[in-house]
Amino acid sequence: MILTLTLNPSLDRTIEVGSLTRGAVIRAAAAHLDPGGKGVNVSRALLANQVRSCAVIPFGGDEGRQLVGLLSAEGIDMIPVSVGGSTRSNVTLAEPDGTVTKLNEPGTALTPSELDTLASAVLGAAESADWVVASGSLPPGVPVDVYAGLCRRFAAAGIQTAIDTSGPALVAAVAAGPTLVKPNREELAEATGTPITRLGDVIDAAEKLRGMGARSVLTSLGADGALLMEDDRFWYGRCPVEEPRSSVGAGDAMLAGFLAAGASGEAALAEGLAWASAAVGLPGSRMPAPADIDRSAVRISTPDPAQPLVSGG
Ligand SMILES: Nc1ncnc2c1ncn2[C@@H]1O[C@H](COP(=O)(O)OP(=O)(O)OP(=O)(O)O)[C@@H](O)[C@H]1O
Ligand SMILES: O=P(O)(O)OC[C@@]1(O)O[C@H](CO)[C@@H](O)[C@@H]1O
Repeated sequence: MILTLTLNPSLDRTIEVGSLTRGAVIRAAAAHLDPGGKGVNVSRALLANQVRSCAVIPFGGDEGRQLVGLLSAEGIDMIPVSVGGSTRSNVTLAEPDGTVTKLNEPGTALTPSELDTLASAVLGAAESADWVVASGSLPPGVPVDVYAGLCRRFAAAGIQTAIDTSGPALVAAVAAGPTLVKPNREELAEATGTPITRLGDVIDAAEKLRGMGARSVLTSLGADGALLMEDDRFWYGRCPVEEPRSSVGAGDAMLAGFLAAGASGEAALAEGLAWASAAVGLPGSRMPAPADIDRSAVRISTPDPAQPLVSGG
């Protein structure tokens, strides 16, 4: 069972527009409301592919109750912890070419008592878990070393940990020796203080992140694919998407597919790439089901360090 912790979950509202014009009234082509948050999406993707998962989340206010309702409707196994602040809403403006502009609220602060309750819920549920995934931003007021503290406690219990976050929270978590971290290109560059413009920069930065404490580093690179580094080996792959709809949640789908396929080596990277590209082809932050996943488009290759990275960054 893969347990996920999302300290800052969200209601994800995706609004599909023909184009963006600042100051204009834009009539949306369509709108979607999904339960959101990085760890929540990992659990959603796993459930959609018949892999056991449980999501630990704080929830508060009408928005929080709506989030729990949406997750219940999807059949998500969860441990919802009631908190005083309202759950945030994040808005994505999605254009026809797949370009997304995302507006993420900061979320509402968690009190020390609420944080303790969440940590106790995770530690209790972790006894029956193979992995604990701690994923997403931290709400205001949460200490940046919260993931690091959980990593140390799970390591002592022999439970594997996967972290997907950014900034100081990522650097602090890495120092605690997580089994796996899943930065995107910008998060890897920021955590290691190195500019990343070519594939060789990703290899060097991932090695630096391993030297800082992470055991395996799965770096997602948008349309450029992903690079996995573990021990003294690394693999690179990509999976083109003919009609990108929304990349929101693609990294979460990648992490879910990677874990579902054993969380190590070329086969797990390939599965993560397939789930991620399937997510990109879906609207909003919808997670892919088996029928959405096309493994035939995955290409694993020997990375060329000189290969420029063309997407994002
Ligand atoms: N335009 C695209 N074409 C093909 N694959 C894509 C595209 N965008 C994303 N992907 C796939 O999704 C993976 C994750 O994308 P990205 O690097 O943007 O992760 P992320 O920033 O963590 O995403 P999120 O935080 O929204 O989950 C990429 O490694 C790639 O496999
Ligand atoms: O603010 P965070 O926690 O970094 O990211 C939150 C979020 O953008 O991540 C998911 C996509 O990965 C969305 O469901 C959600 O809105």
